[in-house]
Amino acid sequence: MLVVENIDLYYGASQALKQVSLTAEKGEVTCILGRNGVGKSSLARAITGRHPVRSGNIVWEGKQIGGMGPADRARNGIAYVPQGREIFSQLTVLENLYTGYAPLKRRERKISSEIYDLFPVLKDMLRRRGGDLSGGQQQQLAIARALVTRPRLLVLDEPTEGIQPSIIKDIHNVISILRQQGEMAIVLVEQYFDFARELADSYAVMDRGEVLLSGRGKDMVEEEVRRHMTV
Ligand SMILES: Nc1ncnc2c1ncn2[C@@H]1O[C@H](COP(=O)(O)OP(=O)(O)OP(=O)(O)O)[C@@H](O)[C@H]1O
Repeated sequence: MLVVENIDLYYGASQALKQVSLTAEKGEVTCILGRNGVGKSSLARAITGRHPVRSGNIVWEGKQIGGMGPADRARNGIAYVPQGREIFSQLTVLENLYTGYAPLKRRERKISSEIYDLFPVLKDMLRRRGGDLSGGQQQQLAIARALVTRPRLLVLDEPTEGIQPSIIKDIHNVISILRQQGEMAIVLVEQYFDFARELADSYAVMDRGEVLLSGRGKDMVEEEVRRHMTV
């Protein structure tokens, strides 16, 4: 289980997260919703260790991880699919997948066939350069690269952004399968309400660096959430 407790995060003098708390359970999808610039990515960066928090606790599987860097968090089973995907455009699809090996011990460095079952399109493209893939294919590659690390916590930052509807559906199916397997906690940052509603076991809506609404997905009231999502 992930427990984020009262975290504050700053960029210089500007405070991006104010006393933010969140929990995420294994076998569940926890959605973080909100408009542009309210702090969703900052929360994802705080959880994965990309940006330090100034105060508060981040506890994963009972261990304080707030002071750990991103590599140590990855070794503790935390994987991140960043906004914008961050695919290495000059590397092939296979080489991009190999970059997921970094936190793994040598004997664990294998790409499980399940990854190709989840993303059959990648199997046909292993020798293509990352930069030659469509945006949707790059997003699938970014998720696959995160799965190579066999994470127990997967943090996805806006995986549907700028992606065509057919691939959004594929990504939705993959997240559903991962949830059903029950071995992973999934934190999903999302601006696309319908996508979040279909997947959310629990949710948190952010506004100006704070969590204003949270609860179980089944109790999510569309109007209340949308009020914080429209400009
Ligand atoms: N590296 C940075 N340096 C300074 N300010 C930043 C930095 N990254 C984000 N911010 C600011 O922090 C606030 C929260 O940004 P954040 O990216 O977390 O929001 P977001 O909800 O994820 O938005 P988006 O959907 O646009 O990514 C914004 O005001 C943003 O301008």
